[in-house]
Amino acid sequence: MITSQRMAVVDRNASALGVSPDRLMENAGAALGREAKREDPDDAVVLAGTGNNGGDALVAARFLSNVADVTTVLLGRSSRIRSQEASESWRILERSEANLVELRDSTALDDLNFDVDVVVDGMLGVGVSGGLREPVASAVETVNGSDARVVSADVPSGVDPDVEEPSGGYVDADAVVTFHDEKRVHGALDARVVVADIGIPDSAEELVGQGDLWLLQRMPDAHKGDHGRVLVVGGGPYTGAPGLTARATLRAGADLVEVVAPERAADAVASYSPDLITSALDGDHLKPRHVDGVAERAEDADTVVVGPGLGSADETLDAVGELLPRLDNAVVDADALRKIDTVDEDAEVIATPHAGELAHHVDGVPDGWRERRPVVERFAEEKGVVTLLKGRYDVVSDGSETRASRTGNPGMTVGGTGDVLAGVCGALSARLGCFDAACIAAFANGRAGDAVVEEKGYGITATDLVEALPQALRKDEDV
Ligand SMILES: NC(=O)C1=CN([C@@H]2O[C@H](COP(=O)(O)OP(=O)(O)OC[C@H]3O[C@@H](n4cnc5c(N)ncnc54)[C@H](O)[C@@H]3O)[C@@H](O)[C@H]2O)[C@@H](O)CC1
Ligand SMILES: [K+]
Repeated sequence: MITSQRMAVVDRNASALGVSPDRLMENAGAALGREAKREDPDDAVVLAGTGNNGGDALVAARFLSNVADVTTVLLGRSSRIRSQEASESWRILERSEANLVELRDSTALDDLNFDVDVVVDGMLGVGVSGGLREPVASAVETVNGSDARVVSADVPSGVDPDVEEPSGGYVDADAVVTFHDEKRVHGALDARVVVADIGIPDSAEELVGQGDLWLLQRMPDAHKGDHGRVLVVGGGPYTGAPGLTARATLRAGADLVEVVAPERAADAVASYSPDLITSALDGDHLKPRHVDGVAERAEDADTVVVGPGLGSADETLDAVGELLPRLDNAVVDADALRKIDTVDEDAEVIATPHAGELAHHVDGVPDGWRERRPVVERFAEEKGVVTLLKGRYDVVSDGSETRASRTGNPGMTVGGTGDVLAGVCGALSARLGCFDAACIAAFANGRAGDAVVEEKGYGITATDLVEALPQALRKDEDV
């Protein structure tokens, strides 16, 4: 089962792999045509909306015309057809001298003959929004009043694909040909549901791609603070790490970032990045007596990144063990991962281990990403945290779903790239669910690294990576 939002992502990932929308539409329409032909109809009406659901129906009309008398009805003017591929299907029918009707208003429905063997319903698909408008509303009633066998494309027109029970006016279909995967509503329908494989490669689902970046673009412009307040708790033996994480967080779109670090690290952060808000803890490493103060600052943050540069002094790990259970939203990185067992079971957490860090918690981490998937999935499920295992292909799991990201290159083994990734996870998890945030962070971090290597060769630094993030988080125009 797939949500319409996820379907839109997978679709765009397929397009980025080179599987163009018109290939998908041709496959969808062919499958729809096959189902429509199943009971050897003599005559048919094909109803097409001006969206891509209508595009599928227009392809089906071409297939169906080879066996039956077909009238193809467009619900609107052909100049209003929204996509190029659907328009082209209309023009093919025109050139082929098919029987075509452009329905301008609902009264014209009365002139049509619905006393046919089959009606193909391609009026509305997953792009439906709000209550039915004319002429679709009347067309739905007309279809429901006819004795024809009704075959719907993707979902019966009018039905919201993401609900458990349909409501309002919708086509009472006898069969539904749905594309790629079942939608949530299908379980409640009194119809034969056929899932048609339309040639979307598995990789479009298994691998994070450009389509996933579309989720970020959907966020409407908002007020300062709406795009995320992030607290970074790090520094100690390593003074540069928390600053890198914090700058990555800003470059990945967070509005406000604060760093809490021991004195020396806080000074280093402040001198490199005067634009960051920095709070110094007394002493040279995080200690249990700092925890109350840090937890208080965490209350103002959407998420807290814990770990970069903290080190593994006993006192520091004790402090982390006291801090983590007090956080509702966190990214747990580096040495803080040793205390991952202490996170609250209801908290939203991303853990970002590399293979060595994960190996502290599981019996062996295999090499290949496919072999790693069940290991990461099990760990994520047991600990109740979204887990991002860094590697040549990063593997991300929430315990039930698992994806991989193949961006990135060998130049990224340089120090600090993990600190950057933790920052991106922090920024994105303030805006999206942890699983999508971790997937997109892995993809964008690697993509930033690829862009830097493309431009400068392998002498990559973590700072270069930070600067390349804004571009890497942007979707290409044509996907
Ligand atoms: N996502 C994919 O990979 C593929 C999608 N395909 C088809 O594309 C469909 C989605 O296409 P679209 O996004 O163009 O959306 P739709 O074709 O579902 O409908 C969008 C249009 O319908 C109209 N509309 C929306 N709500 C309405 C309402 N309440 N009353 C009257 N008119 C309304 C609007 O004009 C809107 O532009 C899928 O359901 C599927 O059938 C297929 O072509 C195969 C590939
Ligand atoms: K439909």
